[in-house]
Amino acid sequence: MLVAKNLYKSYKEVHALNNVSLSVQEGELYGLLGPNGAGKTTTINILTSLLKPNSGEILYHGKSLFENLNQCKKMIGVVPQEIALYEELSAIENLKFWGTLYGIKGKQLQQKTEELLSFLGLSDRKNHKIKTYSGGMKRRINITAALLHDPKIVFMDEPTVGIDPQSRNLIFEVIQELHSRGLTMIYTTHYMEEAERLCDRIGIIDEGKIVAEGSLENLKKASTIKEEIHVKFTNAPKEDLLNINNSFPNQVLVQENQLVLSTSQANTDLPKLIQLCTNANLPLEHLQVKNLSLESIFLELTGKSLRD
Ligand SMILES: Nc1ncnc2c1ncn2[C@@H]1O[C@H](COP(=O)(O)OP(=O)(O)OP(=O)(O)O)[C@@H](O)[C@H]1O
Repeated sequence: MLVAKNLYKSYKEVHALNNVSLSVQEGELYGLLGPNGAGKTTTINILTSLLKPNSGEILYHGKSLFENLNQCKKMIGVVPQEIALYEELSAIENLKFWGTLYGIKGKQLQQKTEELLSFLGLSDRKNHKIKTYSGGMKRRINITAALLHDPKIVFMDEPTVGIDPQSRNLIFEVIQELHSRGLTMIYTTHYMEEAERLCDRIGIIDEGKIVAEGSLENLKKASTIKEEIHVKFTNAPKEDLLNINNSFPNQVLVQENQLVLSTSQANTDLPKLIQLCTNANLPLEHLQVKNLSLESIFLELTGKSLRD
């Protein structure tokens, strides 16, 4: 459905995209996972024609995006990272505004708006001003606006940023339902749990490059890491945790009073870790060996944390 080849984009001296290629099949939910500044929004803005790349090619059903702009744009829906709603207008007024921009009018717009508001669970609040909505509700209206013109592919740029876990779950349910209805979607996030939970295939992006791509299962198979050792301390000075980090280069993620060690050999790394903790008098509170996650894969590929 969508093929992007060799995309480059610079903002003056910043190389935001450095040879990004990806393809998305019909009905697929493709996740673009990377830390802040990795190039996710730039990729989405280019794939949706908001921004021109310095070079590269984008094809929708084999047709060049920039040579068939109007035709392609009808297929595309965008849920932007920034909420694009008028606070002083009601949900229904906002959606009518967006619908008109997409060229939908009258009864068709009325019908579509009602249908989507009901699908997103917002019918009973439709006449209330957006300024009275919670963050999660605004995000759901933002999604509704992107679906008004029946797009074939929808881009969602970090649609859960800044909302509470319950609203986040509601948005996941909406996305999963859209996915089960066969809608093609590209979803950007810096939360590995979201990519793991939702996406059929994941492209891991860092510093404008896709450093790995595949299903979660295939990404895990390709990794040399097998397990993660999660350790919680009652009280651990950061220098001591960083010392442990130095003993396992590119294997440790340090957080306050916690660390995660990615390992391909838990049988030797675990005793070594415990010994280091004992030597440093670090009081262990909890230790758990878990399955590999995307966070460790990202660390293995880039030497960095997704949460930096
Ligand atoms: N308009 C701009 N002018 C200059 N530099 C920019 C501009 N937009 C993005 N950048 C830079 O390009 C790089 C990629 O940014 P982009 O917003 O695409 O990343 P991102 O992965 O979406 O990050 P975030 O999760 O923070 O939105 C970053 O270094 C960013 O600072």
